[in-house]
Amino acid sequence: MPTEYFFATGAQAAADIADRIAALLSDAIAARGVATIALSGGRSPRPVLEALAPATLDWSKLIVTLVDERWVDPASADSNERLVRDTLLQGPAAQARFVPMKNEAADAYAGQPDVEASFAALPWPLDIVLLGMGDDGHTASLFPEGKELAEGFATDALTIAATPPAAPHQRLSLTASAILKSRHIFLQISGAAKKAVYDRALAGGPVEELPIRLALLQDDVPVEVWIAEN
Ligand SMILES: O=C1O[C@H](COP(=O)(O)O)[C@@H](O)[C@H](O)[C@H]1O
Repeated sequence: MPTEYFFATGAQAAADIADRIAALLSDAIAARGVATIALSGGRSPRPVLEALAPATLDWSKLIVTLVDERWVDPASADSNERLVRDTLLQGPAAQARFVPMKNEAADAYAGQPDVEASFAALPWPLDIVLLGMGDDGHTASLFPEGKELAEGFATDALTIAATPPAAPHQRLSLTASAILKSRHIFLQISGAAKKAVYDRALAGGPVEELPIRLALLQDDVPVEVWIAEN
């Protein structure tokens, strides 16, 4: 069962997540000389990343990467890389090494082998994977009814190229296997609609129906969930 933390607002939850991330990364650097975190995109992580950027950390020992990416130019407003660069990798935090999920290939499928190689070179397990969850129960870019969903759960690869059934842009995503190779999984939930999906996921059922279940219905990796009312 996940450990749950409840907050009235997303801002309060974000500040608490940022504190928890900073403490764990600091411990990881002290223990192993390097720390690794994979960040989700979308709307939810922005306040977390803004709260984390001023943390006192040896940022030069930190490797930052993504849970998933839209196959768009890194200058695009839809780019998760841009989100991380604009919010987290500022000031002293810019010393962190950023490992992108987008390259110059024509599409996500052509780009995936090089992304896989750069992810294989990371120090595994990652210290923290910060997940988000869509209203449809998707996490990373593992979408219900996505044509690559079964592969995303079955493969031993760390990354997969995918085309969402409804959302825009081809994606690059961590696979279920990669997410479950982490030391800690964190999840952000805000608002009543997502809370209802979260509760349904937690109650049990097929992982293909609500892919967030891959993190919630397992006991190998500790999962912490920040739940904000709005
Ligand atoms: O497309 C995506 O959506 C999910 C959820 O995003 P949010 O905007 O509802 O917070 C996100 O976790 C994922 O990284 C992103 O690419």
